[in-house]
Amino acid sequence: MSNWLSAARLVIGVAIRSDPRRAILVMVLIPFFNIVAAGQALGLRQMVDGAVAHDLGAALTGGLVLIAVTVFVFQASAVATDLRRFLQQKVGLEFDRRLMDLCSGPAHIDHYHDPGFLDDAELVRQRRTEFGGAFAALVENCGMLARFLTAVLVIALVNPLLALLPLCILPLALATRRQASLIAAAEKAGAGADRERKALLDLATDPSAAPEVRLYRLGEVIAHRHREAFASSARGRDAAHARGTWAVTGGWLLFCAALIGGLSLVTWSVVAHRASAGEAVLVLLLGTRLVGATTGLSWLIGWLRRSLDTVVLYRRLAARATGRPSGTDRELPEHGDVVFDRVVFRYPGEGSQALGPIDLRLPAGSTVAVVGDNGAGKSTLVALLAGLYAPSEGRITVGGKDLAELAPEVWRAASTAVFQDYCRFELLAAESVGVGRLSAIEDRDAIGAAVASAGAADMVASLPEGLDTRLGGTYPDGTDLSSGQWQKLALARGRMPLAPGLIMLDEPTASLDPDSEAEVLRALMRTRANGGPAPITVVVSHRLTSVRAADIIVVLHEGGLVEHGSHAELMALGGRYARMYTLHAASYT
Ligand SMILES: Nc1ncnc2c1ncn2[C@@H]1O[C@H](COP(=O)(O)OP(=O)(O)OP(=O)(O)O)[C@@H](O)[C@H]1O
Repeated sequence: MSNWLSAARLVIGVAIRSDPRRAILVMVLIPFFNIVAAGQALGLRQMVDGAVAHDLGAALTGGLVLIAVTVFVFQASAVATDLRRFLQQKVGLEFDRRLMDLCSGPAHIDHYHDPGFLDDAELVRQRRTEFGGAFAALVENCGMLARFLTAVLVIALVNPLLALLPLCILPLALATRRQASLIAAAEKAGAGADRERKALLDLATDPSAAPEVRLYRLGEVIAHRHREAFASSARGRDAAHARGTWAVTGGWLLFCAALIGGLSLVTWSVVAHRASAGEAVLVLLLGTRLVGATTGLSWLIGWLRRSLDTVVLYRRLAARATGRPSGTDRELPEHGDVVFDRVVFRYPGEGSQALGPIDLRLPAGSTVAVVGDNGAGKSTLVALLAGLYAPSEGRITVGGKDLAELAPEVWRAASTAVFQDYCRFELLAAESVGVGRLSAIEDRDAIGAAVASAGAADMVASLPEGLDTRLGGTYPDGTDLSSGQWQKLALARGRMPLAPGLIMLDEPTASLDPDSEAEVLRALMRTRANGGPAPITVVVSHRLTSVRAADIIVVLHEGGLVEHGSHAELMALGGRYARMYTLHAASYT
């Protein structure tokens, strides 16, 4: 309950912050016109009693009240519905923005390894339209509750016994609540299957998977698994719905019986001259309205519950995504050595060690090649250097300062990276490069220089509109690129930052042709960032012949550091690197 109250507070707060005037107007107007609506029954009572008593004035006044209230309620409800929809949209947009911040905000990316976070994130993504709906459900519930209570109050004025009617609604309300919680629990249990269904749908519709899906004739298998995943989550939801339906039906039968009893009581009072004909009409009208309000409330409460559950889920997601606290120190020692001090790393939720213990010094201005077999820990080492994860044990220092103490944005501004899984930004070519330094996204000279230094100038010149070409197959006028061309743009993006202290390149040339690869790697090994002091350049590569010029070659094996030194030193050592290099060179010869 307290979760729902906090969720409701959050939603109302967001609505008021988004548009204070309209939010307050809607929250007052909807309950107000629902209360005023009871005036229709009072007007009708006076009209009937006036007519029965042959009192034209009283009958006309009653008729006028009835018409005036009807017109007001009609108009006010139209205005309130428009306003409510507008606010619903605004609240939804605000939560979308918060959701984006929440996923991309934390400095580390540990939360993407938490299955609980992924399940909640999937549910929240599926149900994100319910954030705006939560606001709408709150005000509509208030309105319907106001209508219900006013009807009960006015009926009770005719016969206090009739005030007991709402008590008969309690079982129905409880049954509806139970049904909703059964469905919510089933949805939570089926979130894993829903995630699988979405992944399968993505796989079947993703153009990059299309060739292999055809080659291995996976279409039918994917469709079959998709059906199974859907059936597995739908089974739970349907069963929960069916289990709750019996109790809801029982609740309805009880309430209808109570209402029929109430109407009989009033009819008997009229026959016995203890109530007027107008009062009988009033009870009949408001009694039917009670039925409508109860139906409306049971549906609206379900809507409110479901949408508030989504907000509760969002709050839990927000708590999960906060991750570990980031450093706050904003002073980064200029171009110092980077030192791994007994660094051990385990991926979140994994028992086994992916890396370490590693003791390693990367001197300022050096070029470092990281080599090793698949799964040796090369990308993990780069991810730790980039500050995407914090070491599980030990520390990484920069110029003697612990990376964990540095404010993440300070370290990000001082480093740049090209990752193995580079991002394909479907923007203008210039923007796709320029996002590497947002402050220079309009600076064509800086972008041109970055493109040239990544060896991508010819490729960009061959695009239909050069740097102004819209990239990506999702746009009708977009130009799609080959993997190698996308990678060249990623390389150029990594060349945008001004005088970075650290450049990380994780297999930056894996998609390039041999000529481009050799040329780019040679250029990267001699890198001098835009005239500033030499940065530390860390290159992960399987192309040993191209990285042999590195000052230090770090050899990883099964997460451990097995050798490091210059090419000559390692060859003289005759160990793992020497064997790998000899094999590699021989295969090229
Ligand atoms: N996201 C992840 N979650 C859990 N374990 C991971 C994750 N990424 C990598 N690992 C594990 O960490 C270890 C090191 O992986 P890493 O990707 O760093 O190797 P690599 O040397 O870069 O391999 P490759 O040459 O294939 O790119 C491997 O045992 C791998 O299974």
